[in-house]
Amino acid sequence: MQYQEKLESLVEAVQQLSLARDLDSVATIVRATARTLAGSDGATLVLRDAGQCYYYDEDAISPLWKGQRFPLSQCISGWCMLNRSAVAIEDIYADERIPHAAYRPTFVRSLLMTPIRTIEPIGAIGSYWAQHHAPSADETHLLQTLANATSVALENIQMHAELEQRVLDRTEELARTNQLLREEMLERERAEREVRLLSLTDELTGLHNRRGFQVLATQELEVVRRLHQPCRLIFIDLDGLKQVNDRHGHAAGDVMIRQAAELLRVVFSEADVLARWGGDEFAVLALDALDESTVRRRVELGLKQLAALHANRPYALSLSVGVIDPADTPGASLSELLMQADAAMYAIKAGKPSRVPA
Ligand SMILES: Nc1nc2c(ncn2[C@@H]2O[C@H](COP(=O)(O)OP(=O)(O)OP(=O)(O)O)[C@@H](O)[C@H]2O)c(=O)[nH]1
Repeated sequence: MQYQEKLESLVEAVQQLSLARDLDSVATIVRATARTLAGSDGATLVLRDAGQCYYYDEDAISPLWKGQRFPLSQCISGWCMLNRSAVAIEDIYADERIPHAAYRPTFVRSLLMTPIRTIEPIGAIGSYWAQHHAPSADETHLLQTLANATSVALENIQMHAELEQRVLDRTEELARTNQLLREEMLERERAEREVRLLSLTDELTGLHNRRGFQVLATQELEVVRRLHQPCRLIFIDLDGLKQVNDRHGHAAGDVMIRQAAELLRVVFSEADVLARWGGDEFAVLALDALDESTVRRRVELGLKQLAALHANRPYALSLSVGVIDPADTPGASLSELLMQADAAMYAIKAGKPSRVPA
C-alpha cells in the first residue's frame, strides 16, 4: 500500500476515533488501522492499568494474552510506556527485553510497539509480523500518529463515562429526593387527616366532640328538613358525676362518662349523630321519629343491661334525657334547638327526687 493511501486510512481512523464512545470501538479501529498502516500480520491494544500492561484486545497472539495483565517491567509494551518511545524489534528472540518463552507459542517474529502518547503514556499499540520485518521510519511515524490520536479518543471515552456517571448519580439523587418528598407529603396528609379527625372527635369516648356535632348535625338537619323527614334532638346529662369524682376519683368519673357513651351507642343507631357535648353532657341528633317515651324506655333498658355488665361498679349510672322535635320550630337554628333540648333535659333532672346516684 502506498504512503498516500496509508495517510488516507490514518485520517479516516482519526475521524472514527473522534466519534468512538466506548473502548471496544476504539480497539476495533486501532487494531484494523494498525495492521493497515504497518502491513503487519497482527495488532494489539494494550492499556496501562495500575502499574500493569492490560492486553485489552489483540489478534496476533490470541487467545493467549487477551484480557491478561503483566507488570510493566516484564513486557515490551511496558518498556515502551516506561521509556516513552516506540520500539521496533526485528528478531524478538535476539532481544533481551522480550520474554522469549511467552512468545514461543505465537507466530510473532518481529514487532513494533508504539506508546499511546509519548508524554505520560496510557497504553501501547503493538504490531506483529510472522516473518522478519524491519519497520520503516514512515511506518513507525504513522503508527505513532495513530497512537497519539488514540490517546485523545481514550481520554474522550473516560470523560464521557465520567459525565454519564455524574448524570446517573444526579438522576439517582433526584429520584431519592423525589421519593423523600413523596413520603413527606403522604406523612403530612396522614397527619392532617389525623388532626382533622381528632379535632372532631372526643378523645375520652370516641364520640364526636362539640365541634364535630355542630358540623355534622347542621348538615343532617338541613337534609332532613329539606326532605321533610322526621328527626329528634336529644340532650343528655349524667347524674351525679361530681359526686362520683369526689368519692371514687376522677378515673372512676372518666369510666362513668365512657359507659354513658357506650350506652348511647347501644340505644341509638349508627346513622345518628352522637356527641359528647362537654363535661357530663351528650347531644344526639336521632334520624328517626322517636317519641320521648320510646327514647326514655330504650335508655332505661340500656342502663339495666350496662348495670348487669358492670355489676361491681361502686355507683349507679343515671342519665337525664331531654327530647325535642325540631319540626316543632321549623326556623330554629341548631343552637336554638340545643337550648330547647337542654331545657327539656333540665326539667327532667329537676323533677328527679335525688340526683346523687351512689
Ligand atoms: N372524671 C371526669 N369529670 C369531669 C370531666 N369533665 C367534667 N367533669 C366533672 O363533672 C362534674 C360535673 O358537675 P355537675 O355539672 O355538677 O354535674 P353532676 O355532678 O353530674 O350533677 P348534675 O348534673 O346536677 O346531676 C364536674 O365536677 C366536672 O369537674 C371529665 O372528663 N372527667
